[in-house]
Amino acid sequence: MNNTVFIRRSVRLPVPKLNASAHLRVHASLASTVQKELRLLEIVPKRSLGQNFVTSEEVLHQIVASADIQKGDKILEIGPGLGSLTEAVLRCGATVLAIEKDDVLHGHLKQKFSQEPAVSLIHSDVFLLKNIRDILYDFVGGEEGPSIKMVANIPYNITSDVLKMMLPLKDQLTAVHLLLEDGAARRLTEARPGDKDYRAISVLINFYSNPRYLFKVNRGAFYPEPSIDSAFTEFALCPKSDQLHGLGEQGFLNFVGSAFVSKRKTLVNNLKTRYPAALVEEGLIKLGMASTARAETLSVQDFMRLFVCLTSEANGTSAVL
Ligand SMILES: C[S@@+](CC[C@H](N)C(=O)[O-])C[C@H]1O[C@@H](n2cnc3c(N)ncnc32)[C@H](O)[C@@H]1O
Repeated sequence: MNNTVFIRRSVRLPVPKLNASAHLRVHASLASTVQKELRLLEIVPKRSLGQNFVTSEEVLHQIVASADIQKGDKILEIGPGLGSLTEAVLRCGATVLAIEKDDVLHGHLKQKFSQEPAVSLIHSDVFLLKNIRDILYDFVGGEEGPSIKMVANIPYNITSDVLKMMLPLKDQLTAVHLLLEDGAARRLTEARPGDKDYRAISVLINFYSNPRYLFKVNRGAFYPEPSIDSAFTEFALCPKSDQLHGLGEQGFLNFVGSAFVSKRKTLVNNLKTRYPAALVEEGLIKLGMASTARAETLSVQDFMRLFVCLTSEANGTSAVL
């Protein structure tokens, strides 16, 4: 494992190294606690809910250190499970809002944190919370401006949907920190225009945030052990909405979605359902891009400039590029 943890954006500090026996000791103790709690609750971990529980105190320590969780921080956690990460966050002096879908785990958390005023629990599938903005507003006591960090170990299969739901909450969140499947973590944080992994979700991520791959987590740090390693990531929110010159974010994201509809087709062909081909060709040339360009070669800035240009042309207004 890479022994470097990023404590602040530009500063790298070494992860405190545990000696081998200490590492085994803490590892074994959380691992046995997790298995004991699951047995007592008669839970067989559900694959459908991606239930792979962290069994390494060292990993929890690295997570809270690299997410730079401080006393007084407000943390949003999706899928607290048995509450191991929640407890690590609490030990930093932060306040947690945790959303768990599983009935039995929610009951367990309610009991576990019944005397803990710094924990608020919601029993729900996170995607059913259509009023998430109001929930977060209440969580910070009506304070305006971004102040919440999301820190979570989520099921691998909901990664894209979580990012699509959370990154637009830029008025309330400062950063989204996720423990992800290692390959997905690399793709989502490192894909650049021209790479085979550069997709509509890459544009969305880079539109809303500065993504970073922080550190790898061995599959042995979970129970049950998954077949692949994980990695901890950061999506620090720094939205570029102001570069849309007042045009809506959702309209922009729909435009990006259309541009990527068919990987084999050029932008002109993919955007045919929205704009006449000649208009797209002219726009691309005007902005110094090839008229045969494909979506995977455009940066977020290119997409924003093209969207503003085409929308203005289609509306008969002049674009400020
Ligand atoms: C990978 S486990 C992580 C558990 C715990 N945070 C840990 O690190 O040990 C994912 C957790 O997310 C919960 N979960 C899965 N889908 C969810 C959803 N749509 N909304 C809320 N929680 C969900 C699961 O029940 C499980 O507790």
